Amino acid sequence: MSTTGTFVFQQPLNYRDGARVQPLDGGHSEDVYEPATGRVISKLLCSGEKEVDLAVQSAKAAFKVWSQLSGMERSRVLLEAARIIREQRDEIATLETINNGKSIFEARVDIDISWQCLEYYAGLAGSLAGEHIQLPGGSFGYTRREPLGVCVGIGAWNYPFQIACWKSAPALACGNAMVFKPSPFTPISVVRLAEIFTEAGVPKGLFNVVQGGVATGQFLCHHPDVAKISFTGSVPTGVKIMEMAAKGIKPVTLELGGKSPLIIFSDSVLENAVNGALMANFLTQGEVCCNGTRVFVQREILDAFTKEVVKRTQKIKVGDPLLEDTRMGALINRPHLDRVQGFIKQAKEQVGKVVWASECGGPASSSSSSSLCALLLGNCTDDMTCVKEEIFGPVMSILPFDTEEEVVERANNTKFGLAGGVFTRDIQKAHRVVAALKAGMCFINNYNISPVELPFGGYKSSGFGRENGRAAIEYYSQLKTVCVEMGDVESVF
Ligand SMILES: NC(=O)C1=CN([C@@H]2O[C@H](COP(=O)(O)OP(=O)(O)OC[C@H]3O[C@@H](n4cnc5c(N)ncnc54)[C@H](O)[C@@H]3O)[C@@H](O)[C@H]2O)C=CC1
Repeated sequence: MSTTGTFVFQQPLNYRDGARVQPLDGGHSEDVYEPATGRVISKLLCSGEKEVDLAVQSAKAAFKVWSQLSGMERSRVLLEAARIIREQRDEIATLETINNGKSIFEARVDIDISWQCLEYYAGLAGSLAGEHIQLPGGSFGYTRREPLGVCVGIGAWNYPFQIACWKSAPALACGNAMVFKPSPFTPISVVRLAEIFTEAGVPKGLFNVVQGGVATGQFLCHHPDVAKISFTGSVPTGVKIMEMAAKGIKPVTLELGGKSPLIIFSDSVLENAVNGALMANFLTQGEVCCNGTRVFVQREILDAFTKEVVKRTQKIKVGDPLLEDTRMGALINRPHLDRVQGFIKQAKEQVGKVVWASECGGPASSSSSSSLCALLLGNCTDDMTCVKEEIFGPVMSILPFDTEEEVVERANNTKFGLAGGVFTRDIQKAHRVVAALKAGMCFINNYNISPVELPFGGYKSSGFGRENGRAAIEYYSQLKTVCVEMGDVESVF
């Protein structure tokens, strides 16, 4: 391994009123691991109800100041935060790699997408506006786009810094404050984001971080002064978040799991289709919600595609995520590795003729690492567990198909609806197929690129609400209608 053992993580990990703080009522403490080595890199003190309340009150006070600024004033601060992130890109990416296990190459891309997200919403902040509507007799109405108040962000462990930016950038651009709770597995980089916001000039308390797990998340969701919850994570937790939000009539954005289809027609440019399938499956060791893990390949090119994808997968460099040429690092932790390997074992049992392209299952670098080589499952059928359930690991299932009609029906036969992709040279077919896919984020002739200008979010059990793009503004603001009478009041009484 390279030199991660020397990296010092600053404590404490909560952030409130513009500074790192110890939680007032820190309950139990949890170890935070470096997935690639199994080394304990930090201790996490889980915040209790009092600390959550302090963070919300601090955000409430900052909201009063921030929400009164003009969009242009907010824009300048967000642009400065984007600039600092860009300047500290490598350092933040290193934190992310050590705490998450993804390759440094990918972590740098995540950080780039993060500052781009801040720049994008800084650009929109100055033009957030309502409309003017003419009414009879010279009367008129107008709408004001107003912030919601204190928004809560609850993040997953696969994109810790990027998720925090995808939530905070539109929230802050609209004039809200945010209290963010990262996953207890990846608490480190979000605190850096909080420091950067302060350095950029947001009022103290505008972006606070509370650390903890389920209980801390529940205190946040139940807090009466919280106006909105934006959640990224699993479907079962999404259900619980919605239940808690329902009690307080709080709007929610849910970015949940997926089991997305990638459809490769026989007229595709084979090299592009293979590249697309790799992009759709192996980023962040396969721990990506929108991955196209059900790869439907038209039978005419099944052999050629499989041969090429096998060749390319075998060349993926798995190992120490801090090395420049590594492309797949370690899964988040041992229990998750065990879960992924459980799916693989079951797949082997369910179908005797599964084609295994590469298999080095188990630790790639040290006994405490959770690295796993990429796996390809050929000749899969729709009823296999590995084809139905989200594995969240580097496992691609290849499913042969014959006709367009058949593949669209099979692609949609899932409770999820986060993403989908199609590779073909036939422009009409491409648009016809994506129009028929029941998924929120569709790709034609590419997969898993994340331009911040495009809205992202799911259909069906993959959630609702949108992140990124102009659409996210709708989810972090509310519309006030003002009706103005220019004449006398005609009473019916
Ligand atoms: N849609 C996506 O982007 C992601 C989906 N997932 C899916 O979720 C699975 C498990 O990943 P986890 O991070 O363990 O997901 P999770 O849903 O258990 O946790 C996500 C976040 O919610 C918090 N949380 C958990 N229970 C809560 C509750 N009752 N109230 C409030 N907050 C709560 C967690 O502390 C964490 O910050 C993955 O295997 C994958 O299938 C995971 C990460 C991202």
